Amino acid sequence: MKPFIYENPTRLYFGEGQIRHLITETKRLGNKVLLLYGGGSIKRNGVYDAVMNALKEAGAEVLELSGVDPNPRISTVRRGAQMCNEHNIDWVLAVGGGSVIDCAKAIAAAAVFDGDFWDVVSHKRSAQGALPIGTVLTLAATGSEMNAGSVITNEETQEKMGWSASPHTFPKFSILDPAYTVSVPKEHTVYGIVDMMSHVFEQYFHHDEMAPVQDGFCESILRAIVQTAPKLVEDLENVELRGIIMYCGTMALNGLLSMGVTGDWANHDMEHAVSAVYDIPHGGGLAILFPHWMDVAVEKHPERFAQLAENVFGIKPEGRSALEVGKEGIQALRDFWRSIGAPTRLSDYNIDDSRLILMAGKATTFGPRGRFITLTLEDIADIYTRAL
Ligand SMILES: NC(=O)c1ccc[n+]([C@@H]2O[C@H](COP(=O)([O-])OP(=O)(O)OC[C@H]3O[C@@H](n4cnc5c(N)ncnc54)[C@H](O)[C@@H]3O)[C@@H](O)[C@H]2O)c1
Repeated sequence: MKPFIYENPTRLYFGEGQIRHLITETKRLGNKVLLLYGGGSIKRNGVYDAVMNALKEAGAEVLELSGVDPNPRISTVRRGAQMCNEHNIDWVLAVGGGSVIDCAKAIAAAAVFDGDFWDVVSHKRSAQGALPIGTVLTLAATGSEMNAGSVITNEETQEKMGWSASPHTFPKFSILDPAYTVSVPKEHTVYGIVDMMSHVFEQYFHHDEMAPVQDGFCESILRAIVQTAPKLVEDLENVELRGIIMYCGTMALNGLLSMGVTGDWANHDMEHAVSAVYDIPHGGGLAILFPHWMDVAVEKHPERFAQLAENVFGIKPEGRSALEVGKEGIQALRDFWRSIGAPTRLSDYNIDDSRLILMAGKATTFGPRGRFITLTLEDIADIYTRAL
């Protein structure tokens, strides 16, 4: 295990009715709030009213910015930062899924940044701080509610990049009420499940053999998802099942799993390049790409895949080689994702081979990707080709 420092300052309020804590948090963070949300699902499912009632009770002055797109855009970030400055906003409240939360982080940091914020997203400059951020989560997927990361798209240059201004962009608090997620349609529920499993995989595939606790955390989250997701997709309004999945999503990317180990993360870079060019859902892209990456990686390091097969999918080795068992585990993952309705091929999104090299170039902007295995531009183009 490598040396590490762990700090996660986000206060979590988990469970039904926790929205009441928005009143005290508002009193703590300031009177002038920028309320950020997406396409309006929160107005249909009652979350908007619950949030506004709490803000009103706290005596807050609320400025709204709605219409944040899935795969949030730098143009929205610029607009939000301008609103913060013009109206002397104290803090930013994101009500939504990962897209809204990521956009809130960027707005909060852009509001105190001297220059064009795309320079921060594209790793040319560092953020100088951020306004405080709070979140009310409405979709279980990204873990953005308890980490400092954010992913922003530049629609003009077709680039999608992850950035972080830790510790400034950790939400000060996040309210996680599983009941707020029952209105998420099946399609986005599935994308969220794939996304959180992919976060675990990115951290599980490492080369440190002395990390049994971290491995156990990963396998425990994966097993809980494998057991819960099939029931949830048949019973979308089940708050108990929503709660299990919500907890898994948050724990999958809040730093818990990566203490002392170095994860891979190439699949996220590959997927960001696809959704930058084709604007597809992040979880859909990951469901397509990850099994093909696994087909390549298992040939080099089969033991890790055999461990996954045994400890998550319950596959018995029965004297077979690690490669055989590992491959059966990858097939079990494919079968599982297909069974809950995840896409399997790039052609499911009408993506053909015409822009594969362009995407592979974008994925390798900062050089070869991955730490469990290293992928060059050509390797990534090969994985895209397998996934067509
Ligand atoms: N910051 C991170 O750590 C991190 C990690 C992974 C991915 N991401 C990024 O997050 C984004 C994806 O976020 P996401 O997967 O949470 O989805 P999302 O926020 O893009 O939302 C997907 C869709 O679900 C709708 N929705 C949200 N809540 C709903 C509800 N309660 N009822 C009905 N509809 C609802 C939204 O309006 C949207 O149309 C991508 O840009 C991805 O790259 C960020």
